Formats: sequence, structure tokens, C-alpha cells
Amino acid sequence: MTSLCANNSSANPFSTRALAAQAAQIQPFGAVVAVDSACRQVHSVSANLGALLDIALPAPDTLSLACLLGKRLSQRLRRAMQGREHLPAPLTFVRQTHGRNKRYQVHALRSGSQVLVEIEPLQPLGKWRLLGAVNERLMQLADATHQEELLDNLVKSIQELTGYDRVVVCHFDSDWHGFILAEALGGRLPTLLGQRFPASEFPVGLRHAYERNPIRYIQDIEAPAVGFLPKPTAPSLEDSLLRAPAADRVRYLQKLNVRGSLSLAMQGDAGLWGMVVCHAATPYPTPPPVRDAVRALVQMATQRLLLLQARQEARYLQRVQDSLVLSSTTRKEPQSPAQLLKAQAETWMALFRAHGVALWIDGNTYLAGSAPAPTMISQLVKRLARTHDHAGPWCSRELAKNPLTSSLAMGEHCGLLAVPLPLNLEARGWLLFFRPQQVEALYWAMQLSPRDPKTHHPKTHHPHPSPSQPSVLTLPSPCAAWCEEVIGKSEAWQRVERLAAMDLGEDLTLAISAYEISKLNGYLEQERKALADANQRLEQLAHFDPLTQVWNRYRIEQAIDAELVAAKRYGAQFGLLLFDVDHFKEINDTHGHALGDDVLIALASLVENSLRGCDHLGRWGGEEFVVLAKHADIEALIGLAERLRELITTLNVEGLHKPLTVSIGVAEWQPDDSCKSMVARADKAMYRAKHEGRNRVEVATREVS
Ligand SMILES: Nc1nc2c(ncn2[C@@H]2O[C@H](COP(=O)(O)OP(=O)(O)OP(=O)(O)O)[C@@H](O)[C@H]2O)c(=O)[nH]1
Repeated sequence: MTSLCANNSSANPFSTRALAAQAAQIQPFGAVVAVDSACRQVHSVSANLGALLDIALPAPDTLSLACLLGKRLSQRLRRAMQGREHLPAPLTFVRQTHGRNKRYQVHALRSGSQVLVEIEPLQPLGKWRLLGAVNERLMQLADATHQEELLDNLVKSIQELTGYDRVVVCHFDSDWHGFILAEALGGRLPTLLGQRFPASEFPVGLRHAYERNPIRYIQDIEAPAVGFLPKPTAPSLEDSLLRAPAADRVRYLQKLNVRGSLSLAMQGDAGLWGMVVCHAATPYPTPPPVRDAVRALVQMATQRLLLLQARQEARYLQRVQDSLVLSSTTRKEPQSPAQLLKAQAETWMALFRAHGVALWIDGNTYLAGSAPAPTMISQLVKRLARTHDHAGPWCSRELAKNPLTSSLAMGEHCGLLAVPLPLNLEARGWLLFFRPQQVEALYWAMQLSPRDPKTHHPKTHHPHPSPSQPSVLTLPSPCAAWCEEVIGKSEAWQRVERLAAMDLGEDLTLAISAYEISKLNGYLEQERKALADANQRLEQLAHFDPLTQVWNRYRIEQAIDAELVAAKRYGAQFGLLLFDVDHFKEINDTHGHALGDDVLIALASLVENSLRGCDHLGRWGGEEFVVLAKHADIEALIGLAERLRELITTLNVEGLHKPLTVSIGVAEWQPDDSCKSMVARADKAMYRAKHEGRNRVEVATREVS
């Protein structure tokens, strides 16, 4: 045994008494040196350090790291630990004992105000042929396209590489119960595949420790643990790979007939996704390079797993988005909540694995599939509105036990995912998905402890002879699972489903708002149309004669005035024809007033239809009419008057046996004419026509005003 340099040769504290009192203990396959944060002064060492390095140890307070590791290595370690929590990569050193070179691996990590330097002998690898095998397996993992294939590959690769008797992937559910998803067996331990481990086996402290240091290794649970010297400065070994297993962990592994174990964390985006656990039925030394290889495989598999999951989630989210976006973009008309639900309910229920869906908008409930009655939905929504004040979804898989819903008779509905729809500032709508009960058989690898976060009272049956009473570390008869039948719960709402529901809620809010806006626009359009109709009616009343539907006196006067302005400005020629039905009183008297009306209507229609587009007919009053003839000189006016006179004689009105005749007075525009003067001249001419025997055209004389 070689001896080390020492500054001071005070009393040796490595006494049996001091050893017995040691609290922190390590496994004997390595040794630990606890040094100050600057990695210089040794505070304490594990009692096996001397034996491991084959040296005689002096008192720790006389030791420095340089004395133990040599100047160069301790300097490298000091530099590498500057500003770091642990060494980025292990260091190695060689010590010569009895003429033979012995290799050691050094790892270091911070623990409180100290640095723990872990020293482990490096044996020649012998049977382990790592490099090629690991690379090949890494490639296989990187190529896996499905989670199941990936995890099966992973456990198989690790089992073949390490020779452990059982390698499993344990995935944590939302309650932190572990579920064995994949397994590779080496022969000496029974299967755990498909079984569950209660959350009490993975306390929060342990989970956090895995986040800091993702690998735990127990070479042999029965190997005697090694303490530290001197006692008062015993380090905290929480994150040390060498830490001796706690008594309850030893008992736990004993129950599983396990002597050696290697566990590695699979760190997901939102915390610990699961663990890879390797078990051996006998003490199982696993050299550091092999542990590193396993760690590389687990890291690659975890990355691949997260990628596959992210892709799957992205595809799912896209399908949910398409379910609404497609429907609203393929239609021009925004759909009402009822139409939306009718069109999409089947797709949504399939996407959210729900058996019913409800939309609650402004006190109206729309249902599809199997959902509670509208009165129940109203109560539910009232409670949600009172208690759920944020924008995210609310969900439960056990409505009968949830304080919010336990007093509502929800019947067959065990699960609810409720998404608030912020339709306006005052009120929210709700999109509600319902799931039925899912009777589930869970196979537990061990009995649940009272501290497990499970509130249900499972109906249990035991496939194997009498299980032990519930307690933390109680297993049924050797490694036999017991079956728990879970009732009163629906399938759990997955994180991605809650995210997708929020997306859907946002889209749905937009779609419903678009519908509300289009409805308001519809109302506005109706009102606008009603107003336009009323205006049109007013215009009709203001400008048209109600009996004959030709312009009334007011309107024809307006037209004459406009023409007078144009004539004054541009000298355009125009004139008026004023005509009056001959002996109209006789028609009324002989055939009745109604026929007189019919005659006036037929006459107006005949004359109006025979005029050019630019000429206008107006009823001047009684049986008198005016024709405004534009762009017409006196010849044209007389021609028009004669044509109309003759035409009117051809008018055929049922019940009227004599031909209808009119007397027409023609007045051509002359400068300084007004409407009144023109009509007066035409009137004079018309009376002359009456006087001359009727059914005639007379032209107004030119008059000087
Ligand atoms: N049916 C009907 N008769 C009307 C209307 N407006 C006026 N009258 C009648 O038309 C008749 C006009 O009669 P008169 O002014 O005596 O003229 P007339 O009988 O046509 O004789 P002359 O003009 O001299 O040929 C009156 O009896 C009016 O009551 C109307 O809208 N409908």
C-alpha cells in the first residue's frame, strides 16, 4: 500500500467508531471525496477511498485534492468545474500499484457548498463491445416511426447491450402513476409489462433528483454501504451516482427479487415523461462506459419520442382546426350555432373521443350525440361561469366526485371538457364535450399506499392468492399483479386535447361572431330596404296620378319648368299639347263613373305608350291631360297632336260603344313663356277646338306677353 503526502499528521479520524456514526453512505464500488467549492481542500472522504486507490490515507484535514489525484488532474478538474454544476465529461487517471497500472474514472458534481469527486475503477471492458453496437442501435432508434416500435427497440437494445435481466420503459400518467409500456426480458425475472406502479414509488423529491441527475445506479442492494470521515463534515449525497440506496428502496427492490438496478430518466418537455429501468436478479456491475452507452441510447430515444409525439400532436391539432376552418371557408354564408353543430358534431365527437357535444350561446343550448338535458346544461354553465374565470378549458373525468358538479345529476356522463367562448365583454358561450364512463382494468405491480393521489374506491379483484394489505411497499405474493377495476371515470383528457379544444373554441368564437354580425347586417339590410320601399311609395304618391299612373300635375309642371330653363339657355324648341276628352260627362252619366275611370286609365296608357322616350304625359286634372313634347317645332307638334287625336279614336274600352275623341290645343314655346302662360295658351286653343266642333287640333296663337 502506497502512502500519500500530508501537511499535518494529527489524530487519524478513520476509526471504527467514526465510521459507525457516519450518516451519508455510498456503495462500495467507488469512492467519494468531498472538497470545498474551489476544489482544493478536502472536507471528508468515503472510508473505502484508501482501499480503492490502494493507499494509506492520512487525516482528511491534512489532505488536498492534489495529494489524491495528482497536481495535473486536480488542476484540470478545478478548471473544468469553474462555473459548472458537474463535470461535462469524466476524467481518467492511472495509478500504479504492485507493478500494475490501474485506471480510474473521476466525475465531479456540486452538492450545496461542496464538490463531490466520485472515483470509480475502470475495468477492461472484456465482454462489452460497445462502439459499433451502440452506433448501429442509435441509427435504428433514429429511424423509428412509431412510439411502440421506438420503445421496443430501446429496451431490446439496452437488454442486449447490458445483459440485464429485465429492461422496461415506465411512463408516468397525469397522477404520476407509472405504467410499464415496453419491456425486454433476459430470463431470470418475470414480466412487468402492462402493470402499474403507484405514484408513491416516485415521490416528488425523487423525480426532481432525476431531473438534476438523470441516472441512478445500484450495483448490489446487499453490498455493505460505506460511510464518510470525518463525521461532522459528511456531505449531502443526494445527486451522487454512488449514493447507497435508502432502506425502503432496498426493501422495495428485494420484494421485486432485484439485486442490481440502473434507472435513467426520460425527460419530456413538461417534466419527467418516464424512466428506463434495468433490473438484475444478481449483483450487476455495469462499467461507466456501458452506463454512458445506455444513457446515449435513452437520450436518442427520448428525443425521437418527443419528435414523434410533437408530429402526432401537430397532425391532431391540424385536423381539429380543419374541422372548423374548412366548413366556414367552403361556405359563403356564415352558419348559425345550430348549423355549425349539425355540420361538425360528428367530426368533433370523433376528434375529442366524446359521446356528446353541446353549445351554449346566450341562454340557448344546442345538443348533439348523448348530452345532458338543456336545463342541466344551464345549471352547469352557471356554475362554470361563477368559478372558472380564465380563458383556458375546464375538465374533469370524474364529474360525480368533482365539487363543481357532484350535486348535479350528470347520469351516464363521467367526463366533461368545457371551453369558454369569449363572444363579447359581458357574456361567454361554452363548448362542452361529454365522455361516458370507461370501466378500466388496471394491473398494479404493488398495492396502493394511502398516500397515493387516488380518491376513488376501486373495486378490486385479485388474480393471485391473497394480496397483502395496502401499504407503501407491500407487494402481492411474489411479483403477482392485482387488478383494480376503475369505475365512475371517463378516459382522461389529454394535454393535446385540451390545447386543441382551446383552438377550436377560438375558431368557433370567430365563426359565431361572424354569424352574429351577418345577422345584424341582415337586419340593417331589411331596414334599409323597408326605408327604400317607403321612399319609393312616397315618390309615387308625390309624382304620379293614382288613377292613371301617369305623372300628376305637380310632376309635369316640374318637367315643363325644367324644359323652360333649357329652352331659355339653349333655345331648344318644345311645346305642349293640352287635350280634354269630349263629352266625358255623358260617358259617366251613361255608363257610370267606374267606366269613366276605365276610359281615363286606358286613354292615359295608350297615349303614354305611343310617345317617344323623351316626351311625357301628365294628368292635368279631371279628363284633361298635357303632353310635353321636347325637341319639337310647331309642325312636329301639330303632327304629334293629329297622330294622337286619330289614335285615341281607335281606343277600345269594354262597355263603351262610341269612339272616344279628344280636343287638343297646341302651344309652341316662345321666349319669356312660363309654364302658366304656355298652358293658358294651349288651353285657349283647346277650347277653340271644342268650340269648333271637338275631335280637332287647334294651335295657340303667338301672343306678346
Ligand atoms: N269617371 C270620372 N269622371 C271624372 C273624373 N274627373 C272628372 N270627371 C268628370 O268629367 C266630367 C267633365 O264634364 P264636363 O266638364 O262637363 O265636360 P264634358 O262632358 O267632357 O264636355 P266637353 O268637355 O265640353 O266635351 C265631369 O262630369 C266630371 O265629374 C274622373 O277622375 N273620373
